[in-house]
Amino acid sequence: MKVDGKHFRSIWRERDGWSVGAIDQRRLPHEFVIARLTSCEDAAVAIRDMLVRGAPLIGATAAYGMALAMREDASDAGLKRAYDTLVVARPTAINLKWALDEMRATLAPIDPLERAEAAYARADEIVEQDVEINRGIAGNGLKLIEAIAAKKPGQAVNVLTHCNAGWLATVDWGTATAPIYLAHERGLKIHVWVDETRPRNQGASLTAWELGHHGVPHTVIPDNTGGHLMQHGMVDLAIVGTDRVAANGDVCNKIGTYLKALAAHDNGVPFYVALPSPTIDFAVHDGVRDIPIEQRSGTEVTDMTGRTADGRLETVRIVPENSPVANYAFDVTPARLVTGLITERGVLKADRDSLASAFPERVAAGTE
Ligand SMILES: CSC[C@H]1O[C@H](OP(=O)(O)O)[C@H](O)[C@@H]1O
Repeated sequence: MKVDGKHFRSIWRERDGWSVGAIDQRRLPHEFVIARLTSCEDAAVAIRDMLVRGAPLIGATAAYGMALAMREDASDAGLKRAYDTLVVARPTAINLKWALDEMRATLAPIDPLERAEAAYARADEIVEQDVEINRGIAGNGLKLIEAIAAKKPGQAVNVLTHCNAGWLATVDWGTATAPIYLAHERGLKIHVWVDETRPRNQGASLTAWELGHHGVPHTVIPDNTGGHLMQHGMVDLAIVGTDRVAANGDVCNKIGTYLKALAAHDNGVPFYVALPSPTIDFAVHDGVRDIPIEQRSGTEVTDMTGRTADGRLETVRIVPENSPVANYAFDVTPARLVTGLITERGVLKADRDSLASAFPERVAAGTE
């Protein structure tokens, strides 16, 4: 999307035809730094250390990581090594395994001499497919925003979102933000409550940065504010992203999403989840029980990095040295709390039958 009028994507193949450019999201919002990935290992580290993050972008990065690997070693052993290196970079977003399975299905059957070229072609397809899917999510989600706008002429539609499911979490458009950007571009009055999203503050650092540079009105709020706003009629709907949707419609997303869904349910606020179909995992039948929840370093909780008044970046500790810390990166919202799933093929109920009839190909993948 736009950064002060200039169009950007979050990842791209460089002009040299083989290295990969990506926005280093760890440096935002204070510094806009472009990283250059030149090896499979670079791609794996970029995913693990969250230089790139967001389920669809993790998948796209892994796809290019496989292409970089085929330049290094296109043998069957090299293909297996690349898959095994990348698939463990982060455990929760199913898009990582989806993209690697897509790449392996393309590369395994062909001559190793042809694998590098084929890998880049397939990775480019995955990248363009993500953009196309998110445009579809934008159009389907827009209808929900328009319906609310029609009931409050002249007033802004207030959308609450959690974490960053914006264009930075995908190749472009985002998932939860796709309908927001489209509504803004169509001239609808919209305002976004942006959950800061502790501990990594993807909302405060990334979503606010995105919306600000695109000109979308927004307000950053502490994570614990959402329930109060919903109680007082200040949220018309919530739209969040997801890292994996189980066959039963349970939704795994950034830690804190479940609590927002409970508050929305208690206050009759529609709670939607935006997702591309590669995020559906039919191999998992019960999301609350079976989706693996990543636990990350406690330093993400104990430390905070910010910019000093004189422009220096500084990291400070905010937790006593001897206090133990737990850092669960995701939680799972039961399907019963989800109003609907905004996909590229329409807005679906959060249940198995709706998902299976809309995406039969994902059912087949889940049984492989
Ligand atoms: C469109 S997927 C966005 C999804 O990914 C985020 O997780 P992370 O920043 O740890 O990669 C978060 O769960 C977002 O909702």
